[in-house]
Amino acid sequence: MNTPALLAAHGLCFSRDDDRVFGPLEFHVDTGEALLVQGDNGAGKTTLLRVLAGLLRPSAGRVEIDGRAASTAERARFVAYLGHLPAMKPDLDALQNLHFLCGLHGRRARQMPGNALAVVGLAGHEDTLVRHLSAGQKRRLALARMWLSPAPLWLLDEPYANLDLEGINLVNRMISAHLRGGGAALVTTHGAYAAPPVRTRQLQLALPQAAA
Ligand SMILES: Nc1ncnc2c1ncn2[C@@H]1O[C@H](COP(=O)(O)OP(=O)(O)OP(=O)(O)O)[C@@H](O)[C@H]1O
Repeated sequence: MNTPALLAAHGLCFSRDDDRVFGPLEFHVDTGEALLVQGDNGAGKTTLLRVLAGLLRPSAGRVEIDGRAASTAERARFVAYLGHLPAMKPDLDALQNLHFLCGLHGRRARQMPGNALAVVGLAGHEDTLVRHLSAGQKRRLALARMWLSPAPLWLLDEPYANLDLEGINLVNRMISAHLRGGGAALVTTHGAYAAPPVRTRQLQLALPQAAA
């Protein structure tokens, strides 16, 4: 018998006020794989990730985890979401933010907030307030949160944004390590300017007028 995909979408659609944003989509991603979600500005990449994270309800279709429909609560435990905004408390320092988030969502075995800061190149910034971090440093802190998350599926919305070359390589190393550890990742990107060197599937989203 075939093992079910870690995550699968069947006939997945999202509309706002009867205007189709995307779909129907059919795709899946297995353990050890990345799915690259590509498309122009406004094609619906962020919306798709928010639907998969359980933050938006699909208009039609279903999302399965390990071959079965999952509740919103199960979905929340299953995914870690890196959005455009850092989702950090600006008046707490970097380390306090990570401790706070680990308290809320749990953490990966054998990983500690201090180590995660070192992994993303923020050693020495433990007590820097988040509002004093640069855009790229905030992105790195958000990546440290992903690194600590126990969730098997990473949803990464433009993870390369605001990062220098070393930061882009860091994202790719982190994705590779996460996949080697039995995870999977969905990665949105406008084009192929950067992609992780792992087994990848592709999903192309088109703007509604281009799709018609
Ligand atoms: N909160 C919202 N309310 C209404 N429309 C929205 C909202 N968020 C996004 N949209 C619209 O939904 C469509 C898809 O947006 P989305 O952010 O998913 O695209 P994207 O592919 O991630 O774009 P980008 O590459 O610019 O980040 C766009 O037409 C956008 O204007």
